[in-house]
Amino acid sequence: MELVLDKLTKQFGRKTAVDEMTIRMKPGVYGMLGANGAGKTTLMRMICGVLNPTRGTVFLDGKDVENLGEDYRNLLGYLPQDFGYYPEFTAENFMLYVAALKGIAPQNAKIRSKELLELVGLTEVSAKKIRTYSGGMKQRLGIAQAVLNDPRILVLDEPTAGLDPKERVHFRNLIADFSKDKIVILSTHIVSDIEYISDTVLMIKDGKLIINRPAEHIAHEMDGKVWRCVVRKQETEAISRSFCVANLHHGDDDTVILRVLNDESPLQGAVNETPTLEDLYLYHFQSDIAEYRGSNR
Ligand SMILES: Nc1ncnc2c1ncn2[C@@H]1O[C@H](COP(=O)(O)OP(=O)(O)OP(=O)(O)O)[C@@H](O)[C@H]1O
Repeated sequence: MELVLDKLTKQFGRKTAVDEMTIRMKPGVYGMLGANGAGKTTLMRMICGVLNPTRGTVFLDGKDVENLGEDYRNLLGYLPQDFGYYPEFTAENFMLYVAALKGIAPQNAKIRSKELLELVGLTEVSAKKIRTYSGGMKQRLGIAQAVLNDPRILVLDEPTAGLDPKERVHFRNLIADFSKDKIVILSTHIVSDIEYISDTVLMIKDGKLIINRPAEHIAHEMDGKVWRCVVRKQETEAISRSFCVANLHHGDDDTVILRVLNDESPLQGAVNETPTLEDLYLYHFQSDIAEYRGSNR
């Protein structure tokens, strides 16, 4: 199975939300990272056929998915960012309702719903109304409904939002179990989720794909650009203004230890450190982060 996004573009008036994105996807987990407004949701909605591209095409095994219609939709599972739960439904009823929408026969729907509620750890509360659920429980229900039809292509828009660390680990394991022979595309703001779950990391900035690399190679992009600098406390502010500082902690006495991201050595005595995906993210999105910090002051 191969899913190809070919120069996929979406314009909203004069705003180009997704700009000529070309990606070839084989079974595996694709983790999408990008700042707010980068274009992740727009891209996912086009992949799922919820939004028509302005230009470009989605191909599944060489066929335009627009022509595949229902056959394509039957292969898809989608968890939108603003997933509409019905607060007065129980999880059981909600799953059966979604199953009916997906055209799953009632007998199969019952068995499958039960299995999935068990898998996401909601069996005990499955007869309770969704309005009594925590954010994390709703999110797990969202994931369960997305896989009801055993999709070959699963698209999850910020599936880990609202999950606590324990639930996050549970979710990662779920995805690992589920992703065999399937294409899973997920977006998140949580870099460590991408690091643990993804086979391939996609970074999106201002509607453009800036990175598309196997996860195991991704941090090497930053080789030689991550520096450990030990400075005096009073120098910290000036350095933070001139360089991208990924982390800072206080050392002994009057010293501060900085993790600086820069192409060349930022200071005399700076020593290279092993890069992480978070370093790469900060490096590419430093202007967005500076803007965000500025607007929150
Ligand atoms: N229906 C729309 N009409 C006009 N502009 C839109 C519409 N949907 C999205 N946009 C704009 O397109 C850009 C990309 O938005 P999108 O929601 O795809 O980003 P995102 O990466 O998913 O962000 P977030 O992480 O905040 O969800 C943004 O500038 C957004 O304001």
